[in-house]
Amino acid sequence: MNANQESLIVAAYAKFPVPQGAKLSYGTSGFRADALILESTVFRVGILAALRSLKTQSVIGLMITASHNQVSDNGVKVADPSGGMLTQGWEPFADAIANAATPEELVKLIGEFVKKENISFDGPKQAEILLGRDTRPSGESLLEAAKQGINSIAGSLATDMGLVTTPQLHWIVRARNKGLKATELDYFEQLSSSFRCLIDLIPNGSKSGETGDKLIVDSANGVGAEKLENLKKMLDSLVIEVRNSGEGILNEGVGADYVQKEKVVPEGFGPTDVGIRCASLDGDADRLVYFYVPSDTGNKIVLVDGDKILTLFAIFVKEQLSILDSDDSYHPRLGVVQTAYANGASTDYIKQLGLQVVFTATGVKHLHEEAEKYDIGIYFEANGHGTILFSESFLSWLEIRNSDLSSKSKGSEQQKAALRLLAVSKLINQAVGDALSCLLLVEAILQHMGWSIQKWNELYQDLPSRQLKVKVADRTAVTTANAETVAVKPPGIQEVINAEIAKYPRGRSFIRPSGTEDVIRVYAEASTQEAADSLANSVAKLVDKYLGLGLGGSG
Ligand SMILES: CC(=O)N[C@H]1[C@@H](OP(=O)(O)O)O[C@H](CO)[C@@H](O)[C@@H]1O
Ligand SMILES: [Mg+2]
Repeated sequence: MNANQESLIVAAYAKFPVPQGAKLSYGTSGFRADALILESTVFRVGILAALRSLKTQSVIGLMITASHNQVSDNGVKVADPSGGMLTQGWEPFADAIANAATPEELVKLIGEFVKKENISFDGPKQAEILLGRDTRPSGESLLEAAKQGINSIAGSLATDMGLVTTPQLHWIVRARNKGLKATELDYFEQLSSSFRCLIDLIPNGSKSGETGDKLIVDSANGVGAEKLENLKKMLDSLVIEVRNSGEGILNEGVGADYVQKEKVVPEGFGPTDVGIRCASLDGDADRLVYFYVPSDTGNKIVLVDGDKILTLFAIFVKEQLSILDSDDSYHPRLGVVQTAYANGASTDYIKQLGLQVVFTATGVKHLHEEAEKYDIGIYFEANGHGTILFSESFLSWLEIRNSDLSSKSKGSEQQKAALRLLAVSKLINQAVGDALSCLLLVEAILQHMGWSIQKWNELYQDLPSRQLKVKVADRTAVTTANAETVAVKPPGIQEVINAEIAKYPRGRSFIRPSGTEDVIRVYAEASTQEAADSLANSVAKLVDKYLGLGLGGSG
């Protein structure tokens, strides 16, 4: 790094000193905090994004969002050249620069990192960063901070994509780096045309009318509302009514996280919606859950969560693969990836379909990595974030198979199955979980099957579950193994948890430190709601006994 470059960073630093007393870390999905303390962090992430772009000689994305958090929070995360999450190897550097307390320290950290990573400032390509943000009012000033960070690396280009959903930005970054069409309009066109293709391929005589005419979407008062309105205009075989499109407060009593955790109707929904197919997006439209209102008394809903979306996708993909089943030697590997929060009934059901299920730690960066190991890898968190990944080699095989079939047996069932899978691979976001693209795939599959939301929900019955949070003195005192299902530390805690679990038929429970909040999360499942509640409470008490604020230490 030359002196000129150093002084550019030092000059920009003066506008963004790190706030006193704040300790920031690149958590489960980037930095998140009260927007008031984030400018300096976003400025530094701008620098990081520019360095990442120089290192990879590719276009990088920088998204300003705090997803489902309250409106006064904000956050920032980086999209890698593939469109996926920032490589985990760079997270420690992100933490270090976010907390650098003087310009000298910042310059020193950057200098060391540039050397270690062998980043050249005069490679053939200059840094190029695409910036996106959600609808939070703090987004504009944070965008400015990001630009200043990017511009403090000489020669960098920052392009403002305006208001976008998180998955749109990831999609655009991926498309740019693959040399594909990469505007927002291209995104809408690809989604709507592949959706149309799936609808056109619905078998004659399917009872698609039984799906129900209308879908009502709760947009969390977030960025998804406007985007869905735009997409809607390009779809003719789907009636969508968009609610919560900004008239209320972002994520307050609305949105996918609220609906999944509270299991009650979001604002703007009620007795007149009984039985109708409904869905909720989160604040940046990367999560999707479905639900319906079962009766006109009370505010309870029947939740159709990420696990059930996963199951629906798995059934459809498996069906197409078996229609396509060939006598040749290529047998695509289809795998499912879940976390410990997946409802046990969903895992049993998917295994019973004959599919392989693997578990990873919480956070899509872990699930995505595992799903990439298959020809077709389907991953979902119970909270509704997930997608289907298709390997390049499988897609090449599928293209060849399709042209083969189209010359030998055009219009055959086998060729239709090949075309459906190709359409799914274009509809579903290959970079990251995407509520809008998942929504269109759910809608296409329901029409294909002729299923109502009620019928879909009946695939299996969720085991009753309960999630709790416990405040502790130090959440890092808990460490886990086996995809977070076993607590290794503090010593002895897993044994007492096991003893509790043994008291409940179909009991299952685990604890883990949250990566986004300062709490220990407790999850419990059992054969009745009372039993799940009681198991969760007992385990929460054990956590408190071992690590609680009063006692501290490892008990
Ligand atoms: C139980 C749960 O829902 N955990 C969420 C939550 O992570 P925690 O590390 O549990 O705080 O936020 C993550 C980011 O949005 C999401 O990926 C994850 O699924
Ligand atoms: Mg989100």
